[in-house]
Amino acid sequence: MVRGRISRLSVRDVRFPTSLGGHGSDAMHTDPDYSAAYVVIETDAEDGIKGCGITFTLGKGTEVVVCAVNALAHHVLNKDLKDIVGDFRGFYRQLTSDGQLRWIGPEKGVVHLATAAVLNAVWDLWAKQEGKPVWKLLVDMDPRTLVSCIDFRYITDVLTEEDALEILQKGQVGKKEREKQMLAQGYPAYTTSCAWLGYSDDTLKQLCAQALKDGWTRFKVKVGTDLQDDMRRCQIIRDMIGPEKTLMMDANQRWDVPEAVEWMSKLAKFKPLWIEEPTSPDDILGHATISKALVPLGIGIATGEQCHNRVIFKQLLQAKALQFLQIDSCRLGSVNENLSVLLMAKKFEIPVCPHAGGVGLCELVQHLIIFDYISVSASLENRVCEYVDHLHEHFKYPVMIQRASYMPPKDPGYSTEMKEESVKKHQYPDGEVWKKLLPAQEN
Ligand SMILES: C[C@H](O)[C@@H](O)[C@@H](O)[C@H](O)C(=O)O
Ligand SMILES: [Mg+2]
Repeated sequence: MVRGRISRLSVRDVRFPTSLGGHGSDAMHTDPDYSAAYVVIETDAEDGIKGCGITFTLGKGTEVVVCAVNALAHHVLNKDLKDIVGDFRGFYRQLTSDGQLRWIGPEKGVVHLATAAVLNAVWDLWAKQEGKPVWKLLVDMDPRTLVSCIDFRYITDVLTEEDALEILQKGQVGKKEREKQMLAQGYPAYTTSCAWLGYSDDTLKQLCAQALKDGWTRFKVKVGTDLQDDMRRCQIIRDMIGPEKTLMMDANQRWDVPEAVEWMSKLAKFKPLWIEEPTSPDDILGHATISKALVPLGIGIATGEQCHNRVIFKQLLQAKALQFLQIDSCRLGSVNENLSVLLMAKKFEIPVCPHAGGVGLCELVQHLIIFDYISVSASLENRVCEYVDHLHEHFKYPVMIQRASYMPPKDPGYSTEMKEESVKKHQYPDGEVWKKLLPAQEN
């Protein structure tokens, strides 16, 4: 089935001016322009199939990621797709262990975001050639092949290849029923769309009322800049959703460790399920301290959208520093590295609640979490996937939400392909949208 030699790789800087409406704003990222480094790979197979991959950025700096993708391109060009996916572990390691580029990582920051964009494109290409959505490609893959996609370097102290195989083999039991269940009911989601930090109280109320009408039962609110503001906004949202529905809070790394504990002790009365990113994403022991203080108040710690790699996740799990693990489809090294994190989370019995939103993150991560339920976790307890209602119209195969759940995508691929017209319009700085905006912004 797998065919062709990679003959071309292109990468473009695509930006959406979301900051104009305050969409996506939080306590640290006050003016994000949701953006992507958008990679397209082509083969010489003459079947017209292209692999599309993205990584998510906030505007400025996307050009740096584009540069890093170009620096990685020689690892992909002129390779047979069969050879890449036939030894996916080796290929992952080749990309992440480039003897020179590794110095500006390793497996973190810009170079890792670029790795994710390239590998996401490879997965899209592979799944399209197989005629399956990525989640189904993974579900149908035998455990040995799945394991052969993972680089276990640095994690064998908690997860060996044998452990991974055992988990996946156990996951085979009841797989068919779980797949049917997903196809009928979808994967449960929560919404972050109502309560960005830059939204006025009126907007918050209006969006919350609409979300309730649309059947949402779980809501996330941004906090962390001003305690009085947080108290007011949390009161509004709690009053509107009532005591039974779920509320999550997200501080986006705003606090020091003692400050996080103090602040959240004040917000505890609004009964949040979790506080997300209370402090620096690198502070594993800080998260453990916060977790120890807040779990007795009924508040869990969630983190992951800025976890560099599987090593940080490993340590967060080892240190009992989180109660909800948030994988990200573009921060980690694509499906390959996410597989290792899903398996570690299973081993530690910590629920995975993916980070999504941005541009395209919902499209991608739904594949991973649906696979996780069918083949790894086999549980929906305490599990929910983020959803944000922005920019889906720019994708050729946008997410489908029904009854506040992600319905499994049916189209082949990783749902990463953007509409060419959207890419052209939003390309930075020459697309139509930016040509109009840039002179105005310069004044
Ligand atoms: C800048 C971004 O919108 C973040 O605020 C966003 O990813 C957020 O942390 C989330 O959990 O959705
Ligand atoms: Mg967050």
